[in-house]
Amino acid sequence: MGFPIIGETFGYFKPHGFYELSPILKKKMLRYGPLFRTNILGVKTVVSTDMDVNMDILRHENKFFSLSYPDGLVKPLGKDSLFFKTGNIHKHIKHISMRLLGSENLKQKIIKDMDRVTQEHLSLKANQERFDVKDAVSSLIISHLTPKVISNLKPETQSKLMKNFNAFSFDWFRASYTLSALRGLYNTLWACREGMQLMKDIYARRKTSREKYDDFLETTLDELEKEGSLVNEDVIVSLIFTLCCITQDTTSKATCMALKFVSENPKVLAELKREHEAILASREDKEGGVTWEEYRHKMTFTNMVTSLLLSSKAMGAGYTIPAGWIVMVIPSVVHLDPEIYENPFEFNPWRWEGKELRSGSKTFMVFGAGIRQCAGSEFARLQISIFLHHLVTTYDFSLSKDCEVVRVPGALFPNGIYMNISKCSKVT
Ligand code: HEM
Repeated sequence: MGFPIIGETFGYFKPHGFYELSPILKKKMLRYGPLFRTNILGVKTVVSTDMDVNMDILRHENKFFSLSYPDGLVKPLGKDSLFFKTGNIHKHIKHISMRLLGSENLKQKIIKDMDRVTQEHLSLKANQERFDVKDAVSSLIISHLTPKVISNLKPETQSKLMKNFNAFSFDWFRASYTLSALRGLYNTLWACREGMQLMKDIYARRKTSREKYDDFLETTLDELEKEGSLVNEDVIVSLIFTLCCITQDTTSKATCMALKFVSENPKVLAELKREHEAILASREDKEGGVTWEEYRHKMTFTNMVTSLLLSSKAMGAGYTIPAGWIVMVIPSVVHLDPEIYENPFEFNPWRWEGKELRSGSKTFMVFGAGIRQCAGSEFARLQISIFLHHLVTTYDFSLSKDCEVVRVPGALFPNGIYMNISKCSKVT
């Protein structure tokens, strides 16, 4: 159980190489097997790295286990966030979220502007100094998503809100031992406070005006006004803010990972180019961008690339025996188990050939599982695929030499991921 009070907290948050399992987990698993006891952040904890136990826990949330997240996560997002809701309310909020992030809305309302804005942002970066990929992808997501969420904002209100969405990051939580993490925490708390207040004002104004708009805010207002609605105004305001913030944070980080791995693997890059150039060659409307059909039916290899084993998520579930203990589920260990995945630390998109990757299973929990399955996985895949499409068909690119990834235990880029791009000679 480690030292009194702090237990083994530092061991779990100690940065370690991307291509290895956390040393403390490795040591514990060797000694005790896939289930063991510890003390993290002063909380008595049972850690589960066992795939069957993990799946069972995730499937039985609300029945045998109740979900909890560390306080550090609750604070910025607030108690009204969907992450902290359970039962029917959680189900209802998730359903509302899918009206923004589900396939139908992505296909009908999001993909076109996502494609256009991605092209515009890449074009602005061409021949400039090197740029931070995470910042660039975050801004382009916020630029095309914000008007879909709230369509009638004055330019100054919109840019203030976008600044708050952009400032949010989970990184501080992943690196809770450094000074820069404290700065990150301050920025995130500030962004949440200011952004949530701004959202409340926007919401109140829309409600009193009762003008109709074709956006997600309108969808949520309709939900709120339905008879017997399970959600209130605070939940809706928090939902909109949470979704916009985590969309930019998670997708931009996943794009960085994809670029790092692709640029280090010439065979993968060549295959990606081949797939995307074939899409361009067969596109009837040469001026049009990526279509939903292309994304779903002609990007088989790209889909395998975006199914990186990048999740190092840990989740907590309150367990009644022994009283007061929590069970921490760590699904990523399964992804790195050589008995399940051959050479698990090797970036090998071909390992997914012919596999179904859209729903989770006990050996594939990149996007979670059970009722907590990720709401934004399709959005993230679509955005990364569109980014890769334009990058590999239009630009030559190179990443800075010092692009490093560590696990703390989630993935973190200590020096950022910086890139240079220039138009390929054949398209200039
Ligand atoms: C590559 C990027 C992403 C990864 C690896 C990822 C991973 C995950 C995982 C593992 C979970 C389960 C968490 C748990 O059970 O506690 C989850 C849940 C969730 N994700 Fe993602 N996610 C990604 C992108 C996104 C995006 C773009 C959104 C958009 C808003 C999003 C929204 C959510 C939401 C709302 C939940 C909570 C679902 C619930 O509580 O029912 N995610 N994600």
